[in-house]
Amino acid sequence: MSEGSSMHPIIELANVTKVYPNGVKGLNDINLSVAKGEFVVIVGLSGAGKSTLLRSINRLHDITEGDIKIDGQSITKAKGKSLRHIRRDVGMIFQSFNLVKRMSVLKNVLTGRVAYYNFLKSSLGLFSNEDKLRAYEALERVGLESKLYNRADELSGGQQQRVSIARVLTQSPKIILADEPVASLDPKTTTQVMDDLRKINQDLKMTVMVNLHSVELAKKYATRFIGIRNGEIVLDCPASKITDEKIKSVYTASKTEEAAQ
Ligand SMILES: Nc1ncnc2c1ncn2[C@@H]1O[C@H](COP(=O)(O)OP(=O)(O)OP(=O)(O)O)[C@@H](O)[C@H]1O
Repeated sequence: MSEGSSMHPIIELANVTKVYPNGVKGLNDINLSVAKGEFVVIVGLSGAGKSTLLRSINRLHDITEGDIKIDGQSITKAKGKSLRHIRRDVGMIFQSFNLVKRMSVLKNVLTGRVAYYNFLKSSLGLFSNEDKLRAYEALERVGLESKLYNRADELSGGQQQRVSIARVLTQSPKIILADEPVASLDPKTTTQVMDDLRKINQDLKMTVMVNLHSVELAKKYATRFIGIRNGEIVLDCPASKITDEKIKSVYTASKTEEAAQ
């Protein structure tokens, strides 16, 4: 890390608006700074804009207005090689795991390194021994090193999600974005996956931003709460100051909003 990099936020959104081609406003003038090492949980009703926010941060979605900076560099304006380099710093975990089902666990985890290779080497699977070791260590971290050569679809849903965490670790990002990572998991596996994310956040100092539907889980893991309603931030509160009332307010329309509906 360069000396100056702790001076700026790891994620910074300035006046970000996202309008989908059909005219729906996913995000409306969002301003947000996230410091390195935070564990941010985003809460809000279905359709509030939580996924849109995460997908805008790693530029899976292009935003309509504003600017998003990752560790001081604009991902909004970046092109070509510099865009690829910024994207390496942002790992993503999806609700549906997004593993290649027929491929081994090891190969799936190694795909986390693809952004560090040229097209030919990565398509031929020519990963270095160092990267294979990195992949093994990532699997160890989530307790799945014994499944190295299993096909991904031989694993349970919770194990598959932990493989996807190992894949993201192998990418060595500065930030992990997780879009409803436990929505399809049972309570025990949910705890394992969330504990893995917390350990990564605390031990490896990776910044985590996660969308959760469960308020209970949010209260257990967040160091900061962001509440979204109708594409706007309506709550931004550190875990030390959060109350049930504040969380409830995210899910309740204000009188003015009700009047406008
Ligand atoms: N590809 C798209 N095209 C048009 N509108 C979209 C698209 N994706 C999302 N939206 C709309 O943008 C708004 C925000 O959606 P988003 O998926 O970000 O919400 P969310 O809070 O993540 O919801 P959920 O909790 O159900 O996943 C919603 O009104 C949704 O219908």
